[in-house]
Amino acid sequence: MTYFGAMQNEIYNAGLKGILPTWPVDFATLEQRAHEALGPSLTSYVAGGCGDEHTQDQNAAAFHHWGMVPRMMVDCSERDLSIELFGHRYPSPLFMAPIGLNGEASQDRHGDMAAARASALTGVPFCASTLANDPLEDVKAACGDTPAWFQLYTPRNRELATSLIRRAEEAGYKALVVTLDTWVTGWRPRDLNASNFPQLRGKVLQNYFTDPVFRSLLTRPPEEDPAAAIFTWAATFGQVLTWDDMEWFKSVTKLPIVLKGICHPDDARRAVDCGADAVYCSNHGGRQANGGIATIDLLEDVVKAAGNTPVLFDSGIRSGTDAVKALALGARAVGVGRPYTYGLALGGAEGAAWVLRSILAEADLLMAVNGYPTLADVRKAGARRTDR
Ligand SMILES: Cc1cc2nc3c(=O)[nH]c(=O)nc-3n(C[C@H](O)[C@H](O)[C@H](O)COP(=O)(O)O)c2cc1C
Ligand SMILES: O=C(O)C(=O)c1ccccc1
Repeated sequence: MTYFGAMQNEIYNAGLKGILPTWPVDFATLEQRAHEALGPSLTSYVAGGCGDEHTQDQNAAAFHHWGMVPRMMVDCSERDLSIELFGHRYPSPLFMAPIGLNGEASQDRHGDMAAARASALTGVPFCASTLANDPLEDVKAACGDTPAWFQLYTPRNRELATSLIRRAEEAGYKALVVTLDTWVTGWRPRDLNASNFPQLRGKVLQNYFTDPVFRSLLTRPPEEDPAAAIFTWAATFGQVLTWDDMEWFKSVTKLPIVLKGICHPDDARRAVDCGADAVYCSNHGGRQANGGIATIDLLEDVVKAAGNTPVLFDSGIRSGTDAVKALALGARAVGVGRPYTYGLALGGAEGAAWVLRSILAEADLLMAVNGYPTLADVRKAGARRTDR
């Protein structure tokens, strides 16, 4: 078992020698420092959301109206935070959500590689986005012994979609995460005001530019005519998916299929009926639709509807406490999004690993003091709404 809470002793012991942490352990300070490191354009893209960002803000704020009740006289000297997913045991219930701007976020512009190395360092699986500055094969190799998942933005061109899936299989990814909520981008005022859309400037498109099917669609290679390649990318990017498409996904791959963006219990039931191996409850961090409900408030109903099928969760996780609340409400695994990307901005792989370790340390210590030695105990204890 891994004792994530040991990070606390490491920090205090280093302090005795006069060494303070390089990076902050709380989200507010992390975010502020990361925005300075990223500069205005990347900050706008990463921190920004849809409309007036009410849904995005609510994703994080809504955790505050869920509370947990501690139990006493329980031996919590050892905690087990491990989970089983897709036939593999992971040391912790966290994963790194797909962020199609990781590549640009780290100072060397190879942030996908850095995120992969953070995964190797922590054992927290990385869900690599289709949108990346390095090809998915290299990213997978950098994950070391930690299994990785591949997030697919399904291109309109089925041959290209098949090619990306085959490449993910051959590279050794262990799950295919199909994102349902972003075939078109939502209304993002921060980026619109600055006409800031990195993909149209050729950023994070390496999985396309290295793909033989994509290249066959071009008259000249992307290295010679990037503008035409970007235009082709934009034309093929977003396929609207319907439930009928699940048959196609099931026929084309044996990888476990995770459907990302499920918020309604009826959609969760439908996903399970169509053969999804996991339901991923997420509203894309409030970047796609404004006017929605915080995902943490939807989680319980999605979990109930999914039955025995595991539910993954993200949107608004900022701390170990948030993660434990999501687990208490039934998530099998919890996705960290913006926080680890901010870690990449400040310190590459080590910075992202620091953020993940901080979240795990807080979660572990919370379980220790709350009398929840295992995730089954967390689930049994549950969380209560405190505002009604
Ligand atoms: C800058 C940025 C880029 C993202 N890119 C992707 C992506 O490529 N694929 C995807 O499925 N989700 C993407 N997401 C959504 C995340 O996977 C996740 O759902 C979201 O970040 C959760 O919200 P939070 O970071 O506020 O907790 C992106 C999010 C951000 C902030
Ligand atoms: O920015 C995003 O959240 C995202 O996932 C995305 C991906 C491709 C095109 C537009 C947005």
